[in-house]
Amino acid sequence: MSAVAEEVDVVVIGMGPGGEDVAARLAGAGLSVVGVESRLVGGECPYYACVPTKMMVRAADALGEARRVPALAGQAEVRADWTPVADRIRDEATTDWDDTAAVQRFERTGGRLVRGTGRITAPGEVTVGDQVFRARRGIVLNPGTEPAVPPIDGLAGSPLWTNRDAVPVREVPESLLVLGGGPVGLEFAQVFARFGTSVAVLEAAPRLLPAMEPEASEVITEALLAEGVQVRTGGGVQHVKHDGQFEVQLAGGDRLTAEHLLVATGRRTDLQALGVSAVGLDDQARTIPVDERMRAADGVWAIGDVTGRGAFTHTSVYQARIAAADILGQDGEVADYRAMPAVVFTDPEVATVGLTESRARDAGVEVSTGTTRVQESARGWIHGVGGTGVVKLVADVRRGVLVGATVVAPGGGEVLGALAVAVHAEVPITRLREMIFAYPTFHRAIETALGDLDV
Ligand SMILES: Cc1cc2nc3c(=O)[nH]c(=O)nc-3n(C[C@H](O)[C@H](O)[C@H](O)COP(=O)(O)OP(=O)(O)OC[C@H]3O[C@@H](n4cnc5c(N)ncnc54)[C@H](O)[C@@H]3O)c2cc1C
Ligand SMILES: NC(=O)c1ccc[n+]([C@@H]2O[C@H](COP(=O)([O-])OP(=O)(O)OC[C@H]3O[C@@H](n4cnc5c(N)ncnc54)[C@H](O)[C@@H]3O)[C@@H](O)[C@H]2O)c1
Repeated sequence: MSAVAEEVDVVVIGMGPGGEDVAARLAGAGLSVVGVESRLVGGECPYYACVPTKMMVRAADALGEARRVPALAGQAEVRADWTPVADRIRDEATTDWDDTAAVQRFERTGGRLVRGTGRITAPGEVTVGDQVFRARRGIVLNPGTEPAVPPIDGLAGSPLWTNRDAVPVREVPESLLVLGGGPVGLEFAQVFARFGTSVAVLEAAPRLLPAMEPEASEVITEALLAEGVQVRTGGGVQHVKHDGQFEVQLAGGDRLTAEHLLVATGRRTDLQALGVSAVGLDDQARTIPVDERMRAADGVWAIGDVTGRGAFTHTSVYQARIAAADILGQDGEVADYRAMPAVVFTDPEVATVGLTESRARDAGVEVSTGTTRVQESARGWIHGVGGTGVVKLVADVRRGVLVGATVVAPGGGEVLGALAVAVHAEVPITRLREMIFAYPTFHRAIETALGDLDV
């Protein structure tokens, strides 16, 4: 016998950063909202991703800076200890992986949390275990992603780590193989290396951070090599064996061994489990396409990683704001991803906004690029050790505006702010060149890069 459906205004499946935000906005506006969460309210970001990894980065950066003391200021004895990092992650970031505070925050808005796995079982209908909800106004999908494990011989079934295993560790491994040289792989690689782990990064593509500018890959590769991280690019891994420790065989025949292996090769979704075919969506797809108001189907909105518009917390929360306004019938803003920012929190940070040179060319833009080396700027030179990097600007020559930028520098994510404004607001390059850039800041390198543009 099927359960009697309970009527509500909105059901949000998945309470990641965006799900939590949209559910709270709608409940706060007086709608009856059910948020469905199978794991922890808040999603990946606060418990296994952004927040704890940036606490790791903060600690690793302190070690990195202390090790630069001999080049700048005398002697410093550094004895790395993971205990304060592990304690901070357990006690401050994740409250021991307990979401009580997040649940209470949501319930204070008037929303109701239902624990379990939600599935669309008919248009406007969500089933969670033996509970059935009819959503009068709509369903919002924020299921996020799971770590993807590539089909490498011997990998499945081995005691591999994903980010969910690497974040809660109480001790750093002696040695670590990192499969994947994207943002997840590089942040963990540098953190653990700075705490004494012998790390090798294995990237299938010809360079690290292959989706970013080649100049950024060069700088970050040099920085990692200088800290003793092994970097193997191109070719990939053919075989993995675990016999007390991991052994991988690379395409060229080399074998590497380590105590642990971290898989950081991207993310996957399971749209079939979400039941999206019940509303006419392709359940074999990797993402849910959405329009500029996050509408995915009649009465269905999707937000976050699952939309494929940039797997970042800021994307998810941005989309949540737009979806909430649309559900509330407000004539609000529409999504505009031209100035999507992203920061890889390595040292130096790799920060990007908008299009890379190759993406801009592929999009038919008449491109001019302007590049400058951070170590050649006054501030980079003053900074000395640790002051290497690059600023690269991508201009649309016909329109006379920036369509993309990359900053690799100490605090590169902060320097990026000015360029994100320039891309977002389409500030004319002639106007940017008239700016006064404070001396001697890292952001002053932007002025040199602007001068290098052929616009
Ligand atoms: C190691 C790491 C570091 C990162 N660092 C950063 C960073 O510094 N900055 C940044 O912006 N981004 C970072 N990211 C990306 C960021 O974590 C995600 O983009 C962010 O969590 C937003 O994801 P989301 O809103 O799509 O959902 P998620 O955070 O993935 O949450 C989705 C939620 O939905 C739940 N769920 C899924 N299916 C169902 C279902 N059927 N029923 C009920 N519940 C369901 C899940 O349990 C989960 O809690 C990082 C990612 C990783 C892996
Ligand atoms: N600071 C941040 O904002 C931040 C930090 C971490 C993650 N994230 C986001 O989370 C998502 C996941 O990050 P990610 O780094 O796992 O994924 P990713 O897709 O960005 O990078 C994965 C890397 O693994 C490589 N790869 C794939 N298969 C491989 C194989 N078999 N062997 C070796 N290398 C292989 C890819 O070429 C790629 O370089 C991304 O969208 C990222 O933007 C953001």
